[in-house]
Amino acid sequence: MEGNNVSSDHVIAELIEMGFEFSQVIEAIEAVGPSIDNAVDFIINSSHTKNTVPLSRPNRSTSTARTLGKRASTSSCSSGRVKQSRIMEHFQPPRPKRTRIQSAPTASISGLESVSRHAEGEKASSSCTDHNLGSEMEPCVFPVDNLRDQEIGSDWEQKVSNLLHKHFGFSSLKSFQKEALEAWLDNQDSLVLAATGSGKSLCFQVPALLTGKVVVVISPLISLMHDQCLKLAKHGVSACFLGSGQTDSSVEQKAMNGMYGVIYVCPETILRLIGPLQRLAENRGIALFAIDEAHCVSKWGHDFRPDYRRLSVLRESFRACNLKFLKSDIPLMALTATATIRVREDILKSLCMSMETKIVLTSFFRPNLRFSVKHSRTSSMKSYEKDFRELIDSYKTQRIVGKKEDNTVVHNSEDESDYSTGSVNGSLSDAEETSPSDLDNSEDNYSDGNGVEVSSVNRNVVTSLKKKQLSVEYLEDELDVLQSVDEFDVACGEFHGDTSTKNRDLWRLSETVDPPFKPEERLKLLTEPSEVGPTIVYVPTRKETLSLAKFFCRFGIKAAAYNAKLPKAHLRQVHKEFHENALEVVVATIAFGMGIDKSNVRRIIHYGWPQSLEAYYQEAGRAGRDGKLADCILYANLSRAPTLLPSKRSEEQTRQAYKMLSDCFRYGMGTVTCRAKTLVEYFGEDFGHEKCLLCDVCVDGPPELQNLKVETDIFLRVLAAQFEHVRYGNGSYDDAICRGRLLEKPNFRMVVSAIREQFPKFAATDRLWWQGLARILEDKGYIREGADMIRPSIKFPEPTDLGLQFLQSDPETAFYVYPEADMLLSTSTQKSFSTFSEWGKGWADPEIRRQRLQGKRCRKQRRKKRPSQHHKDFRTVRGRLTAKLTQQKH
Ligand SMILES: Nc1ncnc2c1ncn2[C@@H]1O[C@H](COP(=O)(O)OP(=O)(O)OP(=O)(O)O)[C@@H](O)[C@H]1O
Ligand SMILES: [Mg+2]
Repeated sequence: MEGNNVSSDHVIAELIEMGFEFSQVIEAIEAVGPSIDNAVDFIINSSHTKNTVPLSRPNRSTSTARTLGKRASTSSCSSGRVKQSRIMEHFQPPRPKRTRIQSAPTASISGLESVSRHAEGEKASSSCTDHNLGSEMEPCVFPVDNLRDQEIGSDWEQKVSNLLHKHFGFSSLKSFQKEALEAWLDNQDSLVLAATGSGKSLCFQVPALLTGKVVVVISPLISLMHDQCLKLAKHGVSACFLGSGQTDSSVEQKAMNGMYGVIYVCPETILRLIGPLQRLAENRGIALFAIDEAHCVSKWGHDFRPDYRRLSVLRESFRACNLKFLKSDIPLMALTATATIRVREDILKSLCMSMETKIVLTSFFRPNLRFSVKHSRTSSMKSYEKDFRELIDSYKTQRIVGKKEDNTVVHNSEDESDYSTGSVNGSLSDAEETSPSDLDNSEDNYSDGNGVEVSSVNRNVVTSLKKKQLSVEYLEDELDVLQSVDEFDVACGEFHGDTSTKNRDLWRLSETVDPPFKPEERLKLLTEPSEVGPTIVYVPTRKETLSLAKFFCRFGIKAAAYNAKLPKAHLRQVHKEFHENALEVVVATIAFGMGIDKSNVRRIIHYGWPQSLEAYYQEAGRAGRDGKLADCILYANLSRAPTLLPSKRSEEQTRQAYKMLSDCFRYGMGTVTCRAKTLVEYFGEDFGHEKCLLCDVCVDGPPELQNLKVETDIFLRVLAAQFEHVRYGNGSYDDAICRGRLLEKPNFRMVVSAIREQFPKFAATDRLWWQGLARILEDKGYIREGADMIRPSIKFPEPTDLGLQFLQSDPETAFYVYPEADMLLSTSTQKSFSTFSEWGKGWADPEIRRQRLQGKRCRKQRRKKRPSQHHKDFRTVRGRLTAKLTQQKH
């Protein structure tokens, strides 16, 4: 009981320190218990709270929230080009006063500070008085005529700087943030493309702090909105989220009445709130519409949602020509970390953004990320063991170190007769660790009571959930939000890796951005001691989240599974524990982590193919937000080319989706080009360097060049012959079909089978090896894919004219190429005949028959030996029986 009081006192102190009022805090703790997060959430969303938000400083004098109206504007709406006035022109006096010179409040409006503003049409005046507020903040008026001179002036920056310092503890804006804010101050639309974790949120949070108007943020996930609201509340900024996840029905009303500075809302909800938002714009004022994770807007975006495309309604509904009280259109700010040129263009078009939209483009390059590709046959326990040995060992070592440190504490405390300290890290002691072979026998799966099999991935998590009934389900059904979330965590990416050069000028890096590549700093990163830290493992299926998390738990790693089908309470708990570093590894589908702001994630592992390089970069980008070295590892499964999962795509989208998968595959197969370079250039940015110096290709160097003249010659010759075979006269294969000669179009397997038959030397060469060669030849233009879609593996190779010319070349001329990863792997693990089943010869071939029979004989002999093993094994029933029988015999 006393302990409880102590923890309540601690929570109360923390909350008051955050700036909440004592009475609010007490009310919240009575309602939700001594949990900071729950109490904050209760306060900001509870209908019981009157003032709804914390004061940004406990002792600040409060001022009553006031509405800041706008008056009729004469701005006209030109078709096509949107006239965009500067944001200062939005600044209006508080209604209903209609004085000639007005100053706006500078003290908090629901915890927000405002800069002063001018009445519409008012001419220059330097008079600066604050009639309304007894605020400690200095009021300030920007005279309209001088605005242009002042807009990038130190005064504006100083104000932002003060706000940053006060609310977030930052010393200054990053250059891209400044650029985005300058655009907003100029009342321009902006498209902000900045790397994951670079601080995009601040670009739309500052306008709310600076103006006292509302910023409406369109965000794709409830969990993301919730995270951001909590964070803002902790920084003394009032925010709320609306949508199906909001359990308090009064929040929407309060938001529309202007009681929150930042409103997060999903696209589906905002579409029904246009009317109330227009009234909000008229009363308190809306400073900005921010569309976060804007790649979701594009039909080529990797998590495209159709309702995003209806967001153009924001432009239409908040145009100055449609709303008389607006002087100019409310600016739009679209933000994303991963958008190819095609996606960017689609965003601009779909949102009807202005022709003068400011593009704030920072480098996609993340200097502290170390990319690498490993090769694996995923999904079996055997590969888990092999692939994750290093990871498990690193956690184990950490625990031993932790244990030693703890022991030191114990010894010290023993001296001081204090035995209460010295707990040992780790959920299972070494003695409790189980070998992977035990896994098969485990019966840890259980139902959570809702008929959902939770598995034992994290017994602690689920047990604690059972104890603690969580009242608010922040991570409620994203299902309501997403059109078909069933597919969300398995859906295929749908973006287009278009690196076309058209409009390159538009997509030049912002000049103010510092070049991120500093070789000496990068090399220094490598010398720093590496931390074990939290890990996210992305797997392609829900099932595998469970099996892999369970595998980690067996080794004493604090791991949990995360996929959209698990109970929401579990998901929420995983989020929470991961953020609090109570979990070491989260094994998740792509449903986990969008916009997750956890600074110390040290490793992002993709165990299986991602759906696109864009999705990969977005997910990998969740590592190392603290700027320290972090690893992004892709386990490429060579034997299983990525495939498309069912989805409602148009034919064109399917085509593009295959193209994206194919790009992914090539990234995994690549052995020559620096990984960071491949990724950055994929987004249309000129990397400008040959090496990132950290990735596996840069560190290991490319493989040896190989002269594949003979192999290429054979491949093209066989292909050409097969192609000739199906030709009809001079016509193409398609002509042949038209003329009624239904011949089988040569496919890749047929070509490889023919090579094996005709060239015994290559009888045992792996099909994957030939696939690798085929991709190289395709890149060189010697063959092309005959199917109507590009796929990761070439299905219907066709020789090109260039390929046929190659056949005429001098046999003595070498043909040097860098082998791809699958080719290297195939040659390093030469298979015997007996393992080949797909090339049709099977038992008919004497050599295969001989090998298989030999294999069979060996297996038989091994089996014969087994009884003697059982004889020795007294742990098994069979062993004991055999022993008994043998004894009797003797
Ligand atoms: N000017 C700044 N100075 C120092 N730190 C900053 C600054 N701006 C933002 N940050 C920090 O950067 C981190 C990442 O911010 P944020 O979540 O906005 O990133 P993001 O760009 O939205 O990432 P994502 O693409 O993953 O959504 C936060 O912890 C934030 O506190
Ligand atoms: Mg973000």
